[in-house]
Amino acid sequence: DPNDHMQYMRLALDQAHESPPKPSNFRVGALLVNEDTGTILARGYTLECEGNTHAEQCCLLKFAQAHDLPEERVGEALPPNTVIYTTMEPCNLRLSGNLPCADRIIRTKGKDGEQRIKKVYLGVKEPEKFVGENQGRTKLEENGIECVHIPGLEERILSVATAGHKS
Ligand SMILES: Nc1nc(=O)c(N)c(NC[C@H](O)[C@H](O)[C@H](O)COP(=O)(O)O)[nH]1
Ligand SMILES: [Zn+2]
Repeated sequence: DPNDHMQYMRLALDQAHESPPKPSNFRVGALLVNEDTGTILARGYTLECEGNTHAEQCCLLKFAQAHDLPEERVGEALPPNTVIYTTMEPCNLRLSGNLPCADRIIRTKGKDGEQRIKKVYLGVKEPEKFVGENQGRTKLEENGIECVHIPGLEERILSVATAGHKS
């Protein structure tokens, strides 16, 4: 129910607070959740993992590592109804040129080819600061992944996300 979504989004925002402020990206938090059981499978925040990593990417990487899999094969270990809560819409283009999170989410398939991450719950659209209008949500929906905006935390999410930017 809506309260559960808000609880998970709050936990994702808690993750965002852990991210080191930088002028060149946003501080984002994410949670990987088994929608059938409510179990939190992984949590992550921007720059948590080695290298220039995104919050959603860290969730996938950590869960993959916990199952001795490379991140690109994480779908093989994910439950069938996995969802991701992310404070900001997954990226579809990164100034660094790293693989965007929309693609990482789309490729989470089981051995049977079945899509594992089926829904993305997002706190805000990406502000048009780095890459213009982010097409992440469009790309996800074009690939059959439902995107749902969870309202209510927008101001807090954006103030955390931009804490490293000059005011
Ligand atoms: N959804 C999301 N999760 C994140 O953890 C994060 N940092 C962004 N940020 C989006 C922004 O567009 C990119 O951070 C810039 O495009 C710079 O690209 P890099 O991050 O250096 O690859 N977006
Ligand atoms: Zn990303």
